[in-house]
Amino acid sequence: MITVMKFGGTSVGDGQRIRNVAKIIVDKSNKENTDIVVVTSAMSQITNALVNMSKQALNVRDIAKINNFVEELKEKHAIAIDEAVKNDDIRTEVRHVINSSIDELGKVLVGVSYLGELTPKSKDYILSFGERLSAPILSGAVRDLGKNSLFLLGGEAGLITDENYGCARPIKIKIKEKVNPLLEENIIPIITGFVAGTENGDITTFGRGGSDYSAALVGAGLDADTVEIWTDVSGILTSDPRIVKNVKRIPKMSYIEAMELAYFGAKVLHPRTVEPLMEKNIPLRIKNTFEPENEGTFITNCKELSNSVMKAVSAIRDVFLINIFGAGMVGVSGTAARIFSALGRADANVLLITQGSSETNVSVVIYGDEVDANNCMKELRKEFKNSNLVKDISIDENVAVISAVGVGMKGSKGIAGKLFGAVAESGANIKMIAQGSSEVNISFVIGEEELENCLRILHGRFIENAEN
Ligand SMILES: Nc1ncnc2c1ncn2[C@@H]1O[C@H](COP(=O)(O)OP(=O)(O)O)[C@@H](O)[C@H]1O
Ligand SMILES: N[C@@H](CC(=O)OP(=O)(O)O)C(=O)O
Repeated sequence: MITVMKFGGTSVGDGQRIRNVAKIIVDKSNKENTDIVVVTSAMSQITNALVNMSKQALNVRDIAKINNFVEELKEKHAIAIDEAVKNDDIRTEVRHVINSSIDELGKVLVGVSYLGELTPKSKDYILSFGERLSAPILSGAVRDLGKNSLFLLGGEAGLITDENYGCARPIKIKIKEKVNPLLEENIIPIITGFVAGTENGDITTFGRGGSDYSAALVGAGLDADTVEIWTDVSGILTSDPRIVKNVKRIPKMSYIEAMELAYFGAKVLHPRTVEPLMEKNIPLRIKNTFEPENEGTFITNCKELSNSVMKAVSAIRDVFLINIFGAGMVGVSGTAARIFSALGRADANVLLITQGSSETNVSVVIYGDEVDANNCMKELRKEFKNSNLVKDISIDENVAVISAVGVGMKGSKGIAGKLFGAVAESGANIKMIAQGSSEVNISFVIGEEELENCLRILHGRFIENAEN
C-alpha cells in the first residue's frame, strides 16, 4: 500500500504546525499498513513574498533591501526549526541546509538586481525556494519523531518536465525508480510540491497552487492506493467559505465534479490535480490538517448523486471579459483560431469562450492575474486591423464568473431556467453564459460587485434549501 499525503501552505504555516503535520504522518505510518510519501508546500505566504521580492529586485537596485529580506527569511525559518525539531543534532543539520539555501537565494536576487532581468526560468528558480525551505524542516521533524526521512526536490524525485517555466508540463515521470528504493528502506520521502525539474536539472514550477498537481503526479507515478490533500478546511465545501456562511462539506464527489469545481474557482484543489488520478482510478481525499478525524471529501469515479441537483457553486474573480463583434464573422471559419492565436501572443489564459448563435459575436473570459488586459486588446486589434470581419472589440475588467456544478444537473430539465431566474432575482446582470460539454457545469459572467450577493442567493436556493 502507498499513500501520498500533500500538505498545503496553511498546514505548514509555522514550526508548531510543521510538527503537528509530522505527527499526523508518523501516526499514520505507525497505525496503518501503508508506505507514506509526502508532498509539501512552502510555509504560507512565503511564495507570495518570493514573488514580491523578485519583482522588487528587478525594479529597484536596493541590495540592502535584499539583505534584509534574506535575514528575515533566515529568522522565520530558524524559529520554525526550533519549534518543529527538538533534537539538537537534527536541528543543527537542518539549520545548515536552510541557511545555505537562503544564502544562495540572496545571491540570485542580487544577480537579478544587477542584471535588471528576471526571465521565467530565473523566476521559477526563485519561487522554488519556498518548498526547498519547508521540506527539510518537515523531514527533520519526522526524523525527530523517530522515523527515517529524506527530502527531495520534485526533479530529484523523478518529476521531469519541459521548459515551459511557470506552467511546466510533465514529460517523464521517474518516480518509481527514485522513490521505491527509499520506501524499501522504510524512509519517508518529503518531496517539494510545486517544484519540478527539466532533464538537464533546471528548476521548473507547475504554477501557483501547483503542489496539489505534484501530489497527483507522484501518486499516479507510484500507482499509489490513495492521494490525500491536507488543507485547512474539512473537504470540498458547497461554496467558498470566505463568501458563503452556511457551506456544507461534500462527503463524496466524482472526478468530473471535482475537476469542474477546481477549474471554476474552488481554490482548495488545483485544476490540474484530478486528471492524472482519474486516468489511473486512484481515489483522492481532501482532509483537514486541523481536524484530522473528519473524513473530508472522497473523490472517485462514482456518480454520487446528492439530494440537490447542484452539488456546489463556485466563483472566480480577477478575470476580464472581451467581446468581439462583427457581422463579417458569420460563416467565416478560422475566426476563433485567429482570436486564440492573438490572445496566445498576449500570453492570455482563456477560461471560457462562447459564440453567439448568430455568429456575430464571440465572448472570451481571460484569467486576469499576471496578464495585461491592454496587451490582449492590442493583439486582437492588430489581428483584425485590415479585415472587415470585426466591427468592434470591447473589454470589461470588473467581472466575475460563477459556476454551478453537479452530476444531477445532467439532463435535469429546466435547471438552467431556475438558475437564471434566481440570478435575476439577485439583481445581477448576466454578461455571458457557458455550459460545459459535460453538462455538469453551467457558468456565467456577472459584474464583480454582484458576485457575493448572487453566490449567497444561489447557494441558499439550490443547496441549503435544495430546490430540485
Ligand atoms: N468549494 C470550496 N471548498 C473548500 N475550500 C474552498 C472552496 N472554495 C474556496 N475554498 C478556499 O480554499 C482554501 C484552501 O485552499 P488553499 O488556501 O490553497 O489551502 P492550502 O494552503 O492547504 O493549499 C480554503 O481555506 C477555502 O477558503
Ligand atoms: N507554494 C506554492 C505552491 C502551492 O501549491 O501552495 P499551496 O499548497 O499553499 O496552495 C504557491 O503558493 O503557489
